[in-house]
Amino acid sequence: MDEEVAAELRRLRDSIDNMDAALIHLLAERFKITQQVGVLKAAHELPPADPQREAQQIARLRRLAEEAKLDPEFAEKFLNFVVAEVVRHHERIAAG
Ligand SMILES: C=C(O[C@@H]1C=C(C(=O)O)C=C[C@H]1O)C(=O)O
Repeated sequence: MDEEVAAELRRLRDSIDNMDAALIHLLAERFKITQQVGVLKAAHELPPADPQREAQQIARLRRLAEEAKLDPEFAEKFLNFVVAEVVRHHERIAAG
């Protein structure tokens, strides 16, 4: 590979690695908070999932994605993927 191309690829991949690290840290913080929500819900016998809240989040994230020029379908799929995992955690907390 041409040395200039290799240097540019390395530079771009360094940025990707930084952003991936930021995403992991953000997700870890999000899960710490959703765990607290799960404990609160279990203590008050509230259901693990809240479809109304999820619908609001999807509508909001789709709007934000469009503004950011990110595919809103992707944003919705990503949120659903994360929320499904959160709800699994909440079910486990509620089961004790
Ligand atoms: C975290 C909550 O529990 C669930 C998970 C959500 C999420 O990860 O954002 C949203 C709604 C709920 O289905 C909540 O009710 O706020």
